[in-house]
Amino acid sequence: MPRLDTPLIIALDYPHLDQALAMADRLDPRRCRVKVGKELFTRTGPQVLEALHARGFEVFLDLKFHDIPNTVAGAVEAAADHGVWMVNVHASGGRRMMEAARERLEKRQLTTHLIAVTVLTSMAHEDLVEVGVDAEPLPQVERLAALAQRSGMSGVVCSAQETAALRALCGDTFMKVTPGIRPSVSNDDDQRRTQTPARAREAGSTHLVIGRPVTQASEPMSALAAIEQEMYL
Ligand SMILES: O=C(O)c1cc(=O)[nH]c(=O)n1[C@@H]1O[C@H](COP(=O)(O)O)[C@@H](O)[C@H]1O
Repeated sequence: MPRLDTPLIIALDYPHLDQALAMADRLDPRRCRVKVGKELFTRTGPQVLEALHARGFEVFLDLKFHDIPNTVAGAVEAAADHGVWMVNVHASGGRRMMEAARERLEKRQLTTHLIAVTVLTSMAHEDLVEVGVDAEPLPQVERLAALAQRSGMSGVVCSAQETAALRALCGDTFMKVTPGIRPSVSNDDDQRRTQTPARAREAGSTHLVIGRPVTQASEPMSALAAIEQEMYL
């Protein structure tokens, strides 16, 4: 499979395999990657990965592992053994957890990208306070991104509102995978820290995760094309 230069990752957030594959069949694997998350994977297991790989898609397996180091290392290894392009953990699981996961991939020479979630894009200051973090999202994202980089992660998941700051802190090649993308015509749904595709790219997001604005559109590829236009205008 040739390396894709598209930054777009479409989130296949569905409860059933047939729904996810019906959407995948409306997308072009040369113009986007796809993301499989907790609901779909818990329902279908690895068969969804096989079906998407057979259709030519590179897959981000978004299970956001967060557990003791040995458990997470094993889970990340299992994900990589399925041949996924990218897998993620929660940076708040700590340095030893992230290092254990990275070392396990290195030991097996598995090339799956390993990234860490900083602060979920659904969270604002008041949500952080409720879980005992008395900080604005940005400094907490910066703290966790710096820790993720020191722990050998290839990049982080953050809001595109924080991308520019992380570019200064962690450099250009450190991946900045940004969900919460909302084209200028969409609503925010349950997201709190959103950004438009154009501003995310300008700020230096390396990858844009987009779910509902594409998957709930009557013509998903037209919605994707509009996002491409918005990004490159
Ligand atoms: O890791 C993720 O992908 C993720 C992290 C985050 O902080 N926020 C976030 O929305 N996501 C995922 O990105 C997707 C966003 O979907 P939409 O809000 O429909 O565009 C969902 O599949 C979320 O699970």
